[in-house]
Amino acid sequence: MSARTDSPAPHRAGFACFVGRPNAGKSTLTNALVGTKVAITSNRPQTTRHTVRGIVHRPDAQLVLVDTPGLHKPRTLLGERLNDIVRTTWSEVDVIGFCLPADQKLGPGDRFIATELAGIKKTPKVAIVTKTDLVDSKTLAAQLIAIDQLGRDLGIEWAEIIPVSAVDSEAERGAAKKNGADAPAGDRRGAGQVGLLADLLVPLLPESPPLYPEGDLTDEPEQVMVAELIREAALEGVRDELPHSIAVVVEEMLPREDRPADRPLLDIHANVYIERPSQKGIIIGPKGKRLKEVGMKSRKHIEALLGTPVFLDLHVKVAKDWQRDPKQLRKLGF
Ligand SMILES: Nc1nc2c(ncn2[C@@H]2O[C@H](COP(=O)(O)OP(=O)(O)OP(=O)(O)O)[C@@H](O)[C@H]2O)c(=O)[nH]1
Repeated sequence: MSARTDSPAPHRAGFACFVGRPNAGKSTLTNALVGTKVAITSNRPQTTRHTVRGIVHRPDAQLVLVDTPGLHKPRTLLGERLNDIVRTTWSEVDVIGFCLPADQKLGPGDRFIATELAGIKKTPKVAIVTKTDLVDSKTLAAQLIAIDQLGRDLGIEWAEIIPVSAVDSEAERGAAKKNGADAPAGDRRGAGQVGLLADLLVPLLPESPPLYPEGDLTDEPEQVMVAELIREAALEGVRDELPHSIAVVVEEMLPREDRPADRPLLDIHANVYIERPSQKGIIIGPKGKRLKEVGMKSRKHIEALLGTPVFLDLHVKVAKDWQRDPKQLRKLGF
């Protein structure tokens, strides 16, 4: 017998990214795995602009999740840059999770991404069927078969094909919280389908000591995450053409002076940029009502993220045609 059988499994650490059509559930999956709201979810397509990493800490492994924007037909300079970010990410990670929603038949969008994926030979690819709570078992089975066939057609060898629902694990976490069992995130993970997904991804990572300190959930700078939370709130319920026209920049984050130690307040000043003066009304709303709601909603999320009360000061500014202007893009963080 070799000595190996007695030694514990080696620690593994590495990077995984989720790819897939807009709205496929990539950000939701990242959040469910990490156990906190780090990536931005929204029912509007293409809301994830920045590469946000969520970090799953386990005793046996550390899984660093890189959340990429959706790959799409570039029409603007911003579109091209986003696609570049996606391809670079794919070639750098240890495993790619290709997300395909269970409630939608495979379409040209999925094939487009799969064809690109087939070109990335070395990285193991896992097909993840998301939103399984939305379909019956027959539809799910048909989807699993279709994905298997897609792999055969394009010469992709799936390391796994995994069905998951992020909603189930959110409900589980909610129930755990209600019962007062608000254990550290690390203890809550591992439960349910999302935990199973992590179990399948971990063996595909290289042997390595942890890459990040225990407890780190993301290495995105706080200001970027705060800006994303504001953008997410600003996107809710606006007209279809607006989402791509909104960018948010946090200008300043400073603790308010002269506050007692037990009642701190963080002042955050942020600008919401739109492309045209005509869009101002949509964002601000009648008598400023919409902007107020955006402020209230995002403040709640920011306070939860940073763990401190926040005073949020939002201003709406016009940055003419920022998506097409390299100088403006750089200023807005792209
Ligand atoms: N019912 C159900 N809905 C889900 C599930 N996962 C995600 N969703 C919903 O699907 C929508 C899109 O989810 P996201 O996680 O934002 O999708 P994404 O792939 O990150 O989208 P982009 O950022 O646009 O690329 C949101 O409204 C989610 O609430 C799931 O497991 N079940």
